[in-house]
Amino acid sequence: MNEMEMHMNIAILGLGTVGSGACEAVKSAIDLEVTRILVRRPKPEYADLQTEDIDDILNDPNIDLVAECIGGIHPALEYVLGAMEHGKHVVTANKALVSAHFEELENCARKNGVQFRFTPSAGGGIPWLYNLQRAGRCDTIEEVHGIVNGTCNYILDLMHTKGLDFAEVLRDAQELGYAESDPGADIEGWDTQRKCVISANLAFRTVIPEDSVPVLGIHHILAEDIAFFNENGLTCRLLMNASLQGDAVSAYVEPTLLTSAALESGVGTNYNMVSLTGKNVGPLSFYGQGAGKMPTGTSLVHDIIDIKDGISFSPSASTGPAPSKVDNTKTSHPYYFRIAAGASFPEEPIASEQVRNSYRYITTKPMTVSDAHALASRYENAFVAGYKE
Ligand SMILES: NC(=O)C1=CN([C@@H]2O[C@H](COP(=O)(O)OP(=O)(O)OC[C@H]3O[C@@H](n4cnc5c(N)ncnc54)[C@H](OP(=O)(O)O)[C@@H]3O)[C@@H](O)[C@H]2O)C=CC1
Ligand SMILES: N[C@@H](CC=O)C(=O)O
Repeated sequence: MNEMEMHMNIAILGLGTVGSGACEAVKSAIDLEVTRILVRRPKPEYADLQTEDIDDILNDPNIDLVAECIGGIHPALEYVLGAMEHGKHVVTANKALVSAHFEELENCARKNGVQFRFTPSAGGGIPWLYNLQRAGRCDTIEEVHGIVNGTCNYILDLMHTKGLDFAEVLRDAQELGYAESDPGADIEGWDTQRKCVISANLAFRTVIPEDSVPVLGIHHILAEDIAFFNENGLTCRLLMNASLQGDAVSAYVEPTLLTSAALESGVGTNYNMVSLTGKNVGPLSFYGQGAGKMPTGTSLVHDIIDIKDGISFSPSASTGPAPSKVDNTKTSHPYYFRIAAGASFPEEPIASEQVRNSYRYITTKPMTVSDAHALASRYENAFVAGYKE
């Protein structure tokens, strides 16, 4: 970057939903210019800036920053590491990459004296991760939780409020640019798991392996489940949860049944709401669009502007202990299981049950998250959700 002019040249990798949103948002920013765009196949927009060769970007000394918007692990990982090794700052919205390679990416940025930022990787347009690391600078973050997947929220909201069909609403979410290229990542909960890992890593100054965070998705939800919830004044939302438990972290993802008193029950369409509790500050909540072209592209450009303006981001600077393992054996609450009428279920945890429409609707006594997720894994098409107490 020319320090006198404070002008920053940017390369965008990938011209899909987020990449094209970032290109548009840059137009409203001062002293930022997109000078190269990596595409896999030519696109009609920004034709003069396109290249299909990453080396055109890595070897261009005039490019100060690379914005990775292609998604997935490979070749995004190699491109991002390569950019940092060539002295370029990196921003990304790619939660799959950040969740799986957090430490490696952080180390590479430090080693090469560049900034690596990833605010839109959890919460889309919400400056959640930026504020989470900020909150941790002089506080101990005790827990984080919330709705972090716009696609699932859109599906659940429209099933609840409009009685729409799951597959139809998922198609809409894809058309609106909310869903991942493989929407299984959204509806099976993996995208939320990744955002949970990234949030927990920043909150608790740790590195949690993805596969230690158990996940229940929304892909088996039926109109019958929604009818049951509506009759009982409950709203279903997919939530991530992570909290400090001594020298461990409890972290899990599950559909959650909320009363109207819960803030998350009022979160509609592609919006997210994500919250932290700090020992000093108490609860803080953040609300906004969690997916979509302009919210996410704009958040990415805010990261770029922060780098240009020298605003620090210190993911490892929070205070407090650094727990190293995930343990869900001490967190418990009641669960909802909707299973086939003929399916067996252990007697001991059942608190109440209804049988109708060929299904058993079971509410359990409080169960540990680890026991409930293990029990859920025995049923192929069951819908299982936790009750928020
Ligand atoms: N959509 C959203 O609301 C949000 C997305 N994200 C994340 O942002 C990232 C991008 O998502 P999104 O924009 O929705 O995805 P899209 O599929 O819309 O865009 C990805 C783009 O990258 C291109 N691409 C893929 N591989 C390469 C490659 N090797 N070289 C060059 N270009 C390539 C694709 O090209 P082609 O057209 O040829 O397929 C496509 O245009 C993902 O990590 C996603 O998880 C994060 C927050 C919100
Ligand atoms: N598919 C994701 C996109 C943003 O992260 C979502 O629906 O939230």
